[in-house]
Amino acid sequence: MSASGSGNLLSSAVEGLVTQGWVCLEGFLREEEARALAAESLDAYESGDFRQAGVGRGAEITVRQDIRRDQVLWLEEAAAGPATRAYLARLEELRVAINRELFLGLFEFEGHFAVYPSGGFYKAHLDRHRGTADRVVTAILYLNDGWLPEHGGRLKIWTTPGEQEGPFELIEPRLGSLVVFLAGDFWHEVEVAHENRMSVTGWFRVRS
Ligand SMILES: O=C(O)CCC(=O)C(=O)O
Ligand SMILES: [Fe+2]
Repeated sequence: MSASGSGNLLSSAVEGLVTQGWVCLEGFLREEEARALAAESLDAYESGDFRQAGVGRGAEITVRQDIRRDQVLWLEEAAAGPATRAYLARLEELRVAINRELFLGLFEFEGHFAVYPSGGFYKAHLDRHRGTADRVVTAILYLNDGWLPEHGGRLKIWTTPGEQEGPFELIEPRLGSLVVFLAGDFWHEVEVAHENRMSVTGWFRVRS
């Protein structure tokens, strides 16, 4: 993709945040970029580097398989493969673009690979931990080539800020699609997946 093409995608992401607080962009990564990232995630998963995801924060993190059933591997720049580093660089451009338009003062990204094995899900939640406000913007990139409707695993996002009812969107976790939203505003859940469902999920944070 040309530089202006990827610049347009960044502008669309920012515009989506400004106008409705959330946005889904298909083809945020080119297929070959997304496939390379998926391969790095799968490699680590098959090497046993992922851990059962928890709920909560810090010393209060607990595994709650009634709430979420995915496995995660936190991203570390130093240990990351080339495709992961390239994606982190893309997110850095997005962070700067968001700050330029929205003055959010986002200062870093923290994120993880996630795999929802068949039967995996994540019940409705907000991405902000109780009593904290440091996670401001959520960004989820999907890594599933050839995902079909019968594989389930859609993201359901309620589109009225603060409401876990009313209108919603259902988003299939297709290769290269990016979803961005204001972390404290939009209730969302992951429907049961019937195939391994892969993604990179993370948050742009302000200093806490
Ligand atoms: O993978 C998704 O579609 C959403 C994941 C999610 O909500 C989370 O990890 O907080
Ligand atoms: Fe979430």
